[in-house]
Amino acid sequence: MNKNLLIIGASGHGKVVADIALKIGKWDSISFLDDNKNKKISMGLNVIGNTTRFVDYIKEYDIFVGIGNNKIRREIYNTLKQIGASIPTLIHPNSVIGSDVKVGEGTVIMAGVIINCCTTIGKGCIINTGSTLDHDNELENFVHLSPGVHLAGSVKIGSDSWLGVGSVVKNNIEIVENTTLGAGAVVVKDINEAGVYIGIPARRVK
Ligand SMILES: CC(=O)SCCNC(=O)CCNC(=O)[C@H](O)C(C)(C)COP(=O)(O)OP(=O)(O)OC[C@H]1O[C@@H](n2cnc3c(N)ncnc32)[C@H](O)[C@@H]1OP(=O)(O)O
Repeated sequence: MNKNLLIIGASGHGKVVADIALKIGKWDSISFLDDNKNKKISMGLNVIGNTTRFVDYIKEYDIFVGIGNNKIRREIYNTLKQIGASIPTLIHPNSVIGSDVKVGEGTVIMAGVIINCCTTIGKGCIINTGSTLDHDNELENFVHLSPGVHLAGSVKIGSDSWLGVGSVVKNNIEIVENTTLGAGAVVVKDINEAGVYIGIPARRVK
């Protein structure tokens, strides 16, 4: 672990990530990289360069990808791994993590999240504010659960899936990779084909 933390992306998601890192309190300094040249400060923290320059910082900084888009987050994460960067896992102190829960590198768990026992979360995931994951869930890599998502017991979510704000998944459901759930969708049957699903019960629209 390094003394400094660099967050790639200084927009909304990056700022929430920085806020969690500040609350964890392990780093002497926290800075951003961002491609908006006019952004010199975000949330009171310095923006020290653009996002293509992360290789310059890997010796002195832990690096975290603070970008909400699953595909972009995956690409940058994979490059960081290739160049040997130190990538932390960020868990908000006001989340509740049960026994035998595994959380992958580069994943952020936000305030108010509750994860019950024996759940596994892959790398590079976002478990957004106030989501709940009950027992024995399995989330593959680069999944984003938006704020207020609720997963019942023994749910499996395939990689790169994005579950919209307030969506709900019944127990014992499997959702294939690259699935998008719209805001407020309720999933009561397995989703076996990637696509966009909305409504109650959730139906494919794209
Ligand atoms: C901290 C954060 O902010 S994390 C980010 C959280 N963000 C979210 O959760 C967003 C989730 N995204 C959605 O729900 C989106 O609306 C999507 C992905 C389902 C669809 O987006 P788009 O493809 O752009 O669809 P678009 O907005 O054009 O809507 C198409 C139609 O579907 C309807 N629709 C869109 N989303 C939903 C939804 N979640 N439930 C029901 N109907 C919906 C629209 O009203 C519209 O209907 P119409 O044709 O009768 O006017």
